[in-house]
Amino acid sequence: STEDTAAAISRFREFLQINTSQPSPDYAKATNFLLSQAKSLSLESQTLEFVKSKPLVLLKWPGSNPQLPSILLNSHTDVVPSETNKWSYHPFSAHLDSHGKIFARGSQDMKCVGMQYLEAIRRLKASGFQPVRTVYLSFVPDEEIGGHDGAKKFAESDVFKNMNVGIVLDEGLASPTESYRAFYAERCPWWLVIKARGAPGHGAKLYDNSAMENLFKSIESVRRFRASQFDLVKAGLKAEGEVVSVNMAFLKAGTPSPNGFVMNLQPSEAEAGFDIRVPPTAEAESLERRITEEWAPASRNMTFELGQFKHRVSMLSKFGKPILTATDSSNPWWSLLEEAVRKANGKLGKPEIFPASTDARYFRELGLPAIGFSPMANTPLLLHDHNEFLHQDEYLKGIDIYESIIKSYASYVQHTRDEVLRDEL
Ligand SMILES: CSCC[C@H](NC=O)C(=O)O
Ligand SMILES: [Zn+2]
Ligand SMILES: [Zn+2]
Repeated sequence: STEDTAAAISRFREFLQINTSQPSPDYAKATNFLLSQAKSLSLESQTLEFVKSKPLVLLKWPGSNPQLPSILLNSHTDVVPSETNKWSYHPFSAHLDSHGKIFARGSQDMKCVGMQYLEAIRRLKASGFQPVRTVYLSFVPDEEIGGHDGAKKFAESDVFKNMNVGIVLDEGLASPTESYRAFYAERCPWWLVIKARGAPGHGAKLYDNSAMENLFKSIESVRRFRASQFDLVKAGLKAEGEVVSVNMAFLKAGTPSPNGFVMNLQPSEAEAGFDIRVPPTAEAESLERRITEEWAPASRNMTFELGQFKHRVSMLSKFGKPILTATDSSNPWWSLLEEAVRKANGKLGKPEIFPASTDARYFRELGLPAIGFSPMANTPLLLHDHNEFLHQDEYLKGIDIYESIIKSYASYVQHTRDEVLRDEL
């Protein structure tokens, strides 16, 4: 009814209005809000603090057959910072404009999804639906800063083990077309800092091997590589998640002076940082070689650090295979998702590799299937951007979609092949 949808929109906006922006998210307020939602839905709830002041809210809708592995609907409660003065409306006002757009940090990434799960359950409960498989909802902290104190600790916990999870749904991306996007894997972050050293000298002197000159050679090489990868995407030969992306995140050099920088002194040190994303199937070794030989060669007085390098190793399973969720007949959750979306009058595009990182990687690392999916069609991709918004009609459509998915997943009584294999271990 109209009242129901108006109430759903106002609950969404209330969640958006909680400032859970990194680096100091108001997790206490978000937790209280989520617990009150859980109460109104008669869901079992617990608050887990793997790290103090970083609560994870875990909700449970028990299924009639607790022997069957459960469904986990995951979302993160934190959001990225905003440059408030560059927004048309304050990012935590959740302004609803005359066209029906809701502007807020987190409207796409990903408070929408967390609330849509809850609204879908609200409707399913009202219709008298009973799940066979248990449905869990996790609202986790700190995804935007790596998830180490959130989803990672959760995935490693006994609580998680005892939940006997069989399938995880996590975030995807908005789609500007009428088809939703779904993700079966993600690229691996490498955060690279390269540092050049060289003799200082007079700003008027031309000489070889200055720190700036050495760094510039690297930057030129990085740029050529970046262009080669981007060209593959522009030519339509590769999808965004199938190439290596490289973007410069910072440049640091020069000698500060009261009115800026000293201009006639060539600095002895210069640094640049790059956000690199590596597809799960890419040749990590050849990229590593490129870094040591072309981007930060010792012969040019350069050094480098890969802050997130450990991730690379963990993106491979124990058997050295890339971590992917199957999209073929071996994974019934995929076809169930496709069918459920179709039943709710949605369209689903071809499965993709997520270009950035999500908490789904911690669940995939356990060998669990995890699908990245945020039902936002006809919506520009605005996560981490100014004026992030979601149209209320798309938000409401997404609730229909989850209603259909949760119904289908929670009613799936067969054991999947993975579940049988796990039982035999
Ligand atoms: C690599 S940990 C940071 C995770 C972050 N996730 C979403 O934007 C990202 O930068 O992809
Ligand atoms: Zn996110
Ligand atoms: Zn994000």
